[in-house]
Amino acid sequence: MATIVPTLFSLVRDSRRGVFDAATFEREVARDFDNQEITQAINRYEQEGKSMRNKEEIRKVIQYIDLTTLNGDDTASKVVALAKRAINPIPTDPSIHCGSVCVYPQRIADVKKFLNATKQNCHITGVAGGFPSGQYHLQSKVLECELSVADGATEIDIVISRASALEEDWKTVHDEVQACKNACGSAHLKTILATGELKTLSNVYKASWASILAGSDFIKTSTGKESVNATLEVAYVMCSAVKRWYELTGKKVGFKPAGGIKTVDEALSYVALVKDILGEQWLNPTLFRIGASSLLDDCLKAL
Ligand SMILES: O=C[C@H](O)COP(=O)(O)O
Repeated sequence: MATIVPTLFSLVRDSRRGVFDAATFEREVARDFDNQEITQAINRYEQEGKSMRNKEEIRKVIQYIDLTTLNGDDTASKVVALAKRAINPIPTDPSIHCGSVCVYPQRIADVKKFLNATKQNCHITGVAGGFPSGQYHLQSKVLECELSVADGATEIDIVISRASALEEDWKTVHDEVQACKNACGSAHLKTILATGELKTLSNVYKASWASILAGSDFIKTSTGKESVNATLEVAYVMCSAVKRWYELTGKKVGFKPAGGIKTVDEALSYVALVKDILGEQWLNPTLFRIGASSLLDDCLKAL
């Protein structure tokens, strides 16, 4: 008997009508991944990443970084110091800046106040929507997005409900992301899948689709707080979803690996992966970011 290969056409048609049908989703998004193929591709990306190591590529990596601090002891002075670094990460080259500075909701206003006072620009990413566990009422997730945008965040990073994902309740995953997207207004929404807690690559693929269909501008691997954060394996699966969505709709969704990426070589492996799966056109800060708290230090050392 011939195998029926899901085309995803009806899923895209439904999303245009603003409908999410769980049965269609299950039928169309179910997909197995060939582990051997992924392992071979990863080995290639690691080699290519090493061979790309030069000053020009490192300067590009710096511009992809969402320079992050997400700690309980973050203060106004700490996030302002980080914003200064994000605006001018290479002291001798004022033309280079990081993708954004990424902080907790209560610290957004501190960064905004500094930017206003000094008449400088920098994207502010606020983590919101019950970051990092996602174990909060939807009303509070939505309110947190609204308050973060009101405080000055231009980008919002939310996290999906892993509880709903693990219960295969993809409609709830989708509807929560959609509610947060609506709450973000013109701010860009990056949706974190927290892949280290999703158990299977099939779940990572489904979570990618639920987030994309809900209107996410980016999909992001991890909060940095899971025990397993960004990996090239989940990046492969997530970028496959982004690529298929682009083939079907012509719309580009961004990709952000985050959590545990500390070295230039690791960062360049993700660059090689994105270049291979999505193409050069994704390699700019409007479509590719790396969420990292310490990667910039290694980049500066290598320059
Ligand atoms: O979104 C960014 C991550 O939380 C950063 O994680 P990291 O501290 O492991 O670099």
